[in-house]
Amino acid sequence: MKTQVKICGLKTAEAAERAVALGASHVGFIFFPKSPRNIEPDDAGRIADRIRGQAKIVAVTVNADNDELDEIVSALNPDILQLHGSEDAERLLTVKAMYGLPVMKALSVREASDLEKIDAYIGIADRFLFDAKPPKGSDLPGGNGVSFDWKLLDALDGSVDYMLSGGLNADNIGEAMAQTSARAIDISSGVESAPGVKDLKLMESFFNAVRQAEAGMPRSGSRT
Ligand SMILES: O=C(O)c1ccccc1N[C@@H]1O[C@H](COP(=O)(O)O)[C@@H](O)[C@H]1O
Repeated sequence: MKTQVKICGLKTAEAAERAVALGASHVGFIFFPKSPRNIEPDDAGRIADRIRGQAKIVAVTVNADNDELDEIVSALNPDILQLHGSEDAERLLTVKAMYGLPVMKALSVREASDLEKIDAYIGIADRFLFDAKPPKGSDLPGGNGVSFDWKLLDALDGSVDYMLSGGLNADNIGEAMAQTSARAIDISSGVESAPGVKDLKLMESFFNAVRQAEAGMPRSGSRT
């Protein structure tokens, strides 16, 4: 089965359409004002309408309150909500009840104990996204282009459904896929020519590297 690929932080229709043409299964829009990838909900909705049904639309939020979520959900009509802040399991339950949408909980990983945090969300989060911990001083909880030790994921029960994220690019994705059993991957800054500017050639190189890695790697199993 093909690896699911999420291209995150899209800001133009051209980049979104290219991502889908290259085979993206998910496209993500960032709603976090401090990010160079931040986009207004109405603008994201207009871009999403160009590719709706061809890839899952993911709204990435960080500790968003109900009013912010209402605005995003109503303008974007996402397929999935990615909660990339410090939202606890109770907040996930509330958000799921409010919108009836699947929720992907992002957790940042640096050491083995960070993965124990999934326990609180098992049976509540529809999927996890494992990202690296932000470097000291970063304003961003994600999108920092930093990787973590993928071997830490060996400790996970095989039933844990996750997207691998953090510092992926065309040069390291083969190794990331070889070292993990990730069936879904997420990339943002690794396909940018400058913060927030997606580069169509880098996107193409990334997909080529993914497909090359898949060709050498028989994969099986279910996915969300
Ligand atoms: O990308 C951002 O600016 C961002 C802001 C706030 C929350 C999450 C964000 N990005 C997420 O982090 C991953 C990893 O990014 P990268 O590949 O290391 O640059 C990205 O795909 C988003 O899901």
